[in-house]
Amino acid sequence: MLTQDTIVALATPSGAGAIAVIRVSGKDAIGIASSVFRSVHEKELSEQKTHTIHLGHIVDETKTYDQVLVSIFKNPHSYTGEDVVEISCHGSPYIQQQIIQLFLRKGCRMANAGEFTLRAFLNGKLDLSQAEAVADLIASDNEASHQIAMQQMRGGFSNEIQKLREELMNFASLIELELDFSEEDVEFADRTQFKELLDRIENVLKRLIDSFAVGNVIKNGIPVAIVGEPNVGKSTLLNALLNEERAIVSDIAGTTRDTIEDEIAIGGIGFRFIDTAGIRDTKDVVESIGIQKTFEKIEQAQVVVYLVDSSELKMESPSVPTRDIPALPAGRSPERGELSLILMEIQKIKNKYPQKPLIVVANKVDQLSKEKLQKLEKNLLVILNASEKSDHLLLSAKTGQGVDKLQEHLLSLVNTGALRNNETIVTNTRHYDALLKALEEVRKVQEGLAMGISGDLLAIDIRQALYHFGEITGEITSDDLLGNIFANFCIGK
Ligand SMILES: Nc1nc2c(c(=O)[nH]1)N(C=O)[C@@H](CNc1ccc(C(=O)N[C@@H](CCC(=O)O)C(=O)O)cc1)CN2
Ligand SMILES: Nc1nc2c(ncn2[C@@H]2O[C@H](COP(=O)(O)OP(=O)(O)OP(=O)(O)O)[C@@H](O)[C@H]2O)c(=O)[nH]1
Ligand SMILES: [Mg+2]
Repeated sequence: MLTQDTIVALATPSGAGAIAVIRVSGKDAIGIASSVFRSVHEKELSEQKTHTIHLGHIVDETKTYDQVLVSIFKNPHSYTGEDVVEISCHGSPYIQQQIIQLFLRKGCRMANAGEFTLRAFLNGKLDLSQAEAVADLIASDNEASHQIAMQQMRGGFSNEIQKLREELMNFASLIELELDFSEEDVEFADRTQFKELLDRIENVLKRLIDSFAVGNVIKNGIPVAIVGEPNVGKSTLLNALLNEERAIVSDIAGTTRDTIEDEIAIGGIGFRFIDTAGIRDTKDVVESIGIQKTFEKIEQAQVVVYLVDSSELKMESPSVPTRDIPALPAGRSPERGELSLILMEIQKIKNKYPQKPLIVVANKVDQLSKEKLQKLEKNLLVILNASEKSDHLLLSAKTGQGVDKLQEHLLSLVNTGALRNNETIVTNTRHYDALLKALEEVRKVQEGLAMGISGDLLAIDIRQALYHFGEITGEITSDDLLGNIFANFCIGK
């Protein structure tokens, strides 16, 4: 399907650069380009072969705009499947805009977000999941997300779905054929083979669905909440992890009022660190809103780093029984830095999120003497004994000592097994939803088969499952869906 309009857009980022690329696609792309291009060798653009590059100038009746290189792609041999011309001009925003406006005057229209890739999809150059991967690829900022997007763009995921879809389609046809012979009670579809196929499909779907947990985390970065009392050094730790003065640090307790988040890759995996407002009882309204938000962030986080100020830690009570919170003398509430208070806070988090990995980190160890450091190690073991799920580390956010250990530890928590095995990982919510629905339908077919229901009913559920497979690759789409997907692309893609 070739669309009527010829579209133009800047393919490179806006702003100044060494070179900028303007992309034109559609049936008049070459004709329009040739009307404003003067080749240094007086070549006629429309007579040039596909995939060739030509040096010349962009001109109109009044002036010369720039010296450029023009690349020609002839349909169907282009990214969009249409005639495509790319103009590589000098990267001044003024030149870029002048040339784009010239093409608009000559009859092009400004491309919508994602319209080049939409056309590639409509012309069968990419399926829908591959087109979506193009957007993921552009957004990828670490090795893991890049690898997944690349695999999906090459068609790894679609191929897997496509194969299952075809096999299922064959059975659907056979069963539907039986319906035509219903008088004669024939069986074209071998029920044992069919059951085997359904079991296989069920397993693949389950694996893909399970992979979404990993995929989602890799795509968006693993959220790690940094929490603890005020002034223990949470913001300093955030800055140390990001290697950037991202958050304000001060010796005033209650400096961070709102949460601050930023992402960085560790060992090829994206982590999103969330610096939070220090937890304490406060009458300050703004601060307490911040603290409330801290608890929301703990909820959303996959890992919690609980930071303790070891220079303030009161270590008089090391003989705490393994699992219990130490009892306080009657009538006295615990003070800041007191082990029992810290244990209580940690226990609260653990009770609320028993599954969430919690790392207790003792900060400011640069301020401790050797003896105090040893005492601290012992006390931390007490803290840790409160649960098997947590771990502990000693570090100094200020000097950076031990921060690498924390990074290594975070990395060790991530299940990257699937990544290493080169398995298909689902990262897209739309695909995930379709897979869940497909699995539901496949299970209905399995049940129906087990109960020996009639072929016509079986066929309905099979068609339903096929429908959801088709949603992923784009055999089944709606304008709304396409609009939604491509609106999230950038212009020029
Ligand atoms: N300059 C430029 N760089 C780019 C792109 C582009 O459109 N232009 N791409 C856009 O995102 C990516 C590359 N993707 C592309 C995919 C297919 C074709 C293409 O011409 N395909 C033809 C011919 C293949 C062949 O030579 O055999 C075809 O499919 O028939 C071009 C670019 C990244 N780099
Ligand atoms: N000596 C030493 N000082 C540190 C270390 N980490 C942080 N500090 C200091 O501790 C003070 C508090 O640090 P912040 O990072 O602002 O603490 P915070 O936990 O974010 O505090 P709130 O935002 O108020 O909850 C600052 O004066 C830091 O310079 C460390 O490892 N060693
Ligand atoms: Mg802070």
